[in-house]
Amino acid sequence: MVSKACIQLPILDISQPLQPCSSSLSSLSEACKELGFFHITNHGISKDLYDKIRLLSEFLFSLPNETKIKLGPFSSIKTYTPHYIASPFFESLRVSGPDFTSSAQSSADVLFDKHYSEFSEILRQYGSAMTELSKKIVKIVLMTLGDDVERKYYDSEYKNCHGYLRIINYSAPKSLEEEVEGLGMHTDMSCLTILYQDEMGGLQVRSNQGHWIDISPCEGTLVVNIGDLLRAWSNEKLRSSEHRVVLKKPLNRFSLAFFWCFENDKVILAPDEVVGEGNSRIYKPFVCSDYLRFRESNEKGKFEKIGFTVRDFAGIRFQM
Ligand SMILES: O=C(O)CCC(=O)C(=O)O
Ligand SMILES: [Fe+2]
Repeated sequence: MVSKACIQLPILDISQPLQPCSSSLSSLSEACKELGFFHITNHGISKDLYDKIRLLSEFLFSLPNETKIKLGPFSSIKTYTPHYIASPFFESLRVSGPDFTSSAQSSADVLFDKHYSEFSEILRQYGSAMTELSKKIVKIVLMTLGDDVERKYYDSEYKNCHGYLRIINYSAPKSLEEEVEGLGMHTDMSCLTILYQDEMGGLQVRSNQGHWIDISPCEGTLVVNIGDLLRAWSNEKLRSSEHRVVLKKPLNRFSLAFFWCFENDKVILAPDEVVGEGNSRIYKPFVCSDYLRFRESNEKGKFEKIGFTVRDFAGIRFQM
């Protein structure tokens, strides 16, 4: 039975140092274990920057399909995911790090006739702010796994992580008689994801009991969720929850999802200390890019296979 509920996620003030034994760390720890979602505040990204990205995105997604399709999925650039791949309502543009400027510029060069440097400059600013935030958040999340985990493993395991951004436009549904899914149930292929959703709401996370829980937008905060790579690395001490987007109003919805991932050739294996004595290992070691390929190996334009997770790929106990 799937029903709906509301929940108050913990809000982490990312501008403040987190004390090892504080109540903030324990509520964060609980959230990462149970739901894999929390909010951050005081992240330093101005409303002005969001307004600019939104305006540029509205312009970009309003271009004719024949123009947008030059960016993918069947062209050489492959930064654009058109409607009907993830869902009839979903389209997105990908901007990849670490050089966000040149990634954005190569898309802009195809879309716009004249050189359009504002587009790449704004995305450079956002990409570098998200990169710094991701590093900070990974350190904090590792602290929830035990006193020494961050100190022992951040440099050796997480130093080469990289990020990419997906700018998403959900078109307005014409009829709202039934629940309209803008993006179907999935887990993220990242270590963690930082999400900005606009004031429309519609993001939902699936609880352990199979209930859909609304993650309501909250001005000035961003949503962080744990992805499959961190779920596997932590031997499931951290949860990467299934989530989806439901469109509730006859309006466009705009979101920005930033995915922070291990480097492609990294072998993901939970350290013994993280698995813990007496616990069995849940995942066999796997190469990061092999998992990404597994998720992207569907027929429809190399977008993510929705509904498959890292358990299906490398789970020891769960493999069929
Ligand atoms: O648009 C959203 O709010 C969520 C997007 C998402 O979950 C994703 O791109 O993985
Ligand atoms: Fe997601």
